[in-house]
Amino acid sequence: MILEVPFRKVHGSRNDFLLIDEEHLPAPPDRETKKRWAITLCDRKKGIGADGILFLSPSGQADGAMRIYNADGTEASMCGNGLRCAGRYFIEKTGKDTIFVETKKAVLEVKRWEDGPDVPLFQVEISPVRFDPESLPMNTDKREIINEKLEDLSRELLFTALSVPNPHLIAIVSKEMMLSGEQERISAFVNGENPYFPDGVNVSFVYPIREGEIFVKTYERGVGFTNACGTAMSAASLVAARNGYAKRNSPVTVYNNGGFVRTVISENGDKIFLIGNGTYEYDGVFRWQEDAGLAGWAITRRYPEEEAAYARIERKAREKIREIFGVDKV
Ligand SMILES: N[C@@H](CCC[C@H](N)C(=O)O)C(=O)O
Repeated sequence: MILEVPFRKVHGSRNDFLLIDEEHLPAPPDRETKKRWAITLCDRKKGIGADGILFLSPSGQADGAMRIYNADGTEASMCGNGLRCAGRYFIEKTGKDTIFVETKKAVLEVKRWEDGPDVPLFQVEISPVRFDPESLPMNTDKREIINEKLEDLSRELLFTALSVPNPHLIAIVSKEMMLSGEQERISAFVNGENPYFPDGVNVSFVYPIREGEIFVKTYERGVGFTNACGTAMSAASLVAARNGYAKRNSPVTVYNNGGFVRTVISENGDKIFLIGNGTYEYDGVFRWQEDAGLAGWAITRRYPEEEAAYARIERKAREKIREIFGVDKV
């Protein structure tokens, strides 16, 4: 039997996803199917190509539910860029301007933000924020890892570990360090067999541009380097604020390889608001055969005006990156 599955290709800061509304399927896919779809469809050579799949379904306690599967088939507890796209989808489906989305570990608020000059913007809540190592999980005797050296990883960098609620390891770095191969080496280590992170961790390097402006590059667990990671940019803003590079209750501009977002850290740092695009690229349908896998896919509708508007935002970010690092993409 062949199953025809409609999907929408979306992105938040060019962190791209296939969004699947389970209400359009005869039955919700089980975990094994979701894993197989993620591995097969996210493959940029043999599949459709994406960083992950967002599975949307009805929720008994919120306006909708979202689950995120990484490109390697693992399920994560949260996805900030994905939640802006899923939130937009539920906002349009329900006709409300503010909604609540049930994610794996929390019910989170999503709001239609005032429209930017170019693209519609959405604000999502990133919480709960925790620094206790069990929440990542991370193996350590310390109560918290805040600006700590982890000798197995680097002799010079200071790391902060936190969950929002997916796990993040963050270091504030120099321009030279940002352009070095260190992030890839460290990320490969902590996402393989390692003494610290049994479930792996998202690794971000943060370059403070000036007060209230940072650049963040993330190696995502289950994916590799992505153009941007929403939860990482939120966690990085909080780490920047704790180190005096940003203020709480005041917008932080976060540049990334796919554009830029704004974050606002609450007064006591217990939540972060992430504001940015949730862009539709195209709608499509794929055909899935239980035994043989992907049996083809096609685009059914494009959103060229959204793409053109986002490309203008992206150009502005590229100019900034070139001005700071002397290259178009870090
Ligand atoms: N891209 C996401 C995070 C997706 C999950 C992450 N790779 C993990 O395994 O924790 C975001 O925008 O937050």
